[in-house]
Amino acid sequence: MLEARSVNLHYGAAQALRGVSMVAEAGKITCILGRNGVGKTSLLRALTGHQPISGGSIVFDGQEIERLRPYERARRGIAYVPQGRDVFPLLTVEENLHTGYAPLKRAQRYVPEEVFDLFPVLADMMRRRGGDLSGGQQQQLAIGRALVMRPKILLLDEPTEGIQPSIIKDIGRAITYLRDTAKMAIVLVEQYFDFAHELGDRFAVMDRGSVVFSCGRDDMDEGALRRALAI
Ligand SMILES: Nc1ncnc2c1ncn2[C@@H]1O[C@H](COP(=O)(O)OP(=O)(O)OP(=O)(O)O)[C@@H](O)[C@H]1O
Repeated sequence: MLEARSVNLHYGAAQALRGVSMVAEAGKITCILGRNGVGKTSLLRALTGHQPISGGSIVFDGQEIERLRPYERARRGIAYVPQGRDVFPLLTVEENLHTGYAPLKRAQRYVPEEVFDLFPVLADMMRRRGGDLSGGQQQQLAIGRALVMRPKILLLDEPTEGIQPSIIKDIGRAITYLRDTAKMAIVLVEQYFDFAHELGDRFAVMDRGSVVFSCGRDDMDEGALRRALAI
């Protein structure tokens, strides 16, 4: 589905990704773990096209897409929920959801019922401004807005950051549903180990711009995974 092959990424002279390879598959949750500043967000931005890569390639459904602009990748089905959510504070919940229409053909420009089934709070708050929602509600809105695009793959950057436990559970349930029922590919960048551990099918640990450890749920050695995270 979506693959990074030996990806390098620079900010000026500083190298943030060094030969990173990873694969995200349909119906699977791929977790990217690691401390602050190791390159997790940079990897997502490389996948979405928000930051150009300086080496390697990105392959989506068999085609190299590293030269495509972010909106072209969105049109192909790559959705991104950034860290900090980037909800438009002065737009209503409904208007925020409608911004997800941008890559869609006219006939598809409606909010799928699934969004409200997963996050009923959004239906109750359609006329509220995004900026008036709690952090957890904003996170649900940001995921809902991404789902409006009918993506094939959803990239989530620390969706649990600063969010209360009951909403973390709702988000976990939504991610599981999208994997199991909608057969979506999910890439989950997470610092909250237990959340990733509960949901993940594959795990990659990053350190200083490289993937230093990876494993699947079936061949997982939890001790080795935790040790890699403690580097
Ligand atoms: N726009 C930028 N310009 C210059 N350097 C940057 C920029 N964004 C990130 N970096 C640097 O690139 C490295 C990787 O950062 P990145 O945000 O990808 O890490 P991260 O693992 O996502 O961290 P966090 O968990 O704090 O979000 C860091 O050293 C960071 O300071």
